[in-house]
Amino acid sequence: MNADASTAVRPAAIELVSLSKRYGDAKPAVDGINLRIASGSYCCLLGPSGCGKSTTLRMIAGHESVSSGDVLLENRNITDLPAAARGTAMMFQSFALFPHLSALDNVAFSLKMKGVAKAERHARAQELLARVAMGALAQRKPAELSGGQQQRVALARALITQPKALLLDEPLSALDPFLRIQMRAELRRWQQELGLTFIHVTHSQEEAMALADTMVVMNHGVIEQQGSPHEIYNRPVNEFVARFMGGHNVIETPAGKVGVRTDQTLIARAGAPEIAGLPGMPALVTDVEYQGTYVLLGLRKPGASQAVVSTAEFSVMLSEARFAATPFAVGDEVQLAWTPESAHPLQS
Ligand SMILES: Nc1ncnc2c1ncn2[C@@H]1O[C@H](COP(=O)(O)OP(=O)(O)OP(=O)(O)O)[C@@H](O)[C@H]1O
Repeated sequence: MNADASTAVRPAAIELVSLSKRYGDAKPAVDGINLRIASGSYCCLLGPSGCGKSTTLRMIAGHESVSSGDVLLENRNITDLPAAARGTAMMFQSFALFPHLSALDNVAFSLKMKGVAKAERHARAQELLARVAMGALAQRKPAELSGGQQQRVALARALITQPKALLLDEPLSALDPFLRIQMRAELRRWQQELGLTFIHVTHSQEEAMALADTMVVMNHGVIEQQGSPHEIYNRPVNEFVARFMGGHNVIETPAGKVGVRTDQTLIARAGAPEIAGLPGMPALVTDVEYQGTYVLLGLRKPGASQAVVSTAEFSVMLSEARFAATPFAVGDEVQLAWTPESAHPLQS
């Protein structure tokens, strides 16, 4: 990675220009998106099921035709090129390794297709396997490898074509939760070591926050917000992003909707001095969840019927120590409050 250049001045590796995909007469799956992904950065495309993130990735890869718009890779228009001629490589959820081939032959496969001589393709495959700490297991078949090891083979196989951008479609979702966190750290490390542009599709906010330099939050085929994880988590632009990212209360105020982080939402008995003079509202505690280092309180407006509001409308996250000092119980009538600095307006 070009460590001394800021994201803002780095050239774009991938640029999407008014990119759309329409299947038949349905509403567009991807609706005129514009996006610049900085060279050497880790970009996560994130959003709920059906938001168009996989379709976007497939259009970049050349596995899906474009209805309108352009895909540029390092200023070269690749919109109409076949997948193999684009300079991108794709890594899939299931890793899609050939079960009957050794790790070495899986990695060397695309060079074989290109007619590269056996000695050379094996030497290059072995070198890449060594690079992902799989050199000693090169002769094993996929079934003889763990999920994490298979992922490394899949990465080596994608890298052998020397792509300018690596595209990853939910690469961690087939792994168990423990391995997922371990492999997430490996992906980040590899990306930094290789200095390659990674574009990773996920539906997991946590995964995107952990990995991305730039997060792109999509909904209904459009980009709702893009920015660093810190920007998106702390300054969601609208109610969708605030709710999708979680960790925020969306509160109606006379000036419009605001977002307040659940760990910055204050809670006290009505009339308590610590919230005197702050904007706020009354609420009723509906559930108390102990989470170890913190306690999560669920609340709703006092008048709202439980039947109408199936889940808590608001949440407050308190440290375990703070909760122990002033515990709250289900049914308590309380006051929620926030400082003006912790509330930021949400576009409708
Ligand atoms: N081959 C197809 N034919 C018709 N409609 C499709 C096709 N592929 C995707 N769609 C539709 O396009 C929309 C976007 O799908 P896409 O797979 O890009 O979403 P996604 O955000 O990746 O969802 P998921 O997380 O569930 O994979 C959805 O409404 C989907 O039903």
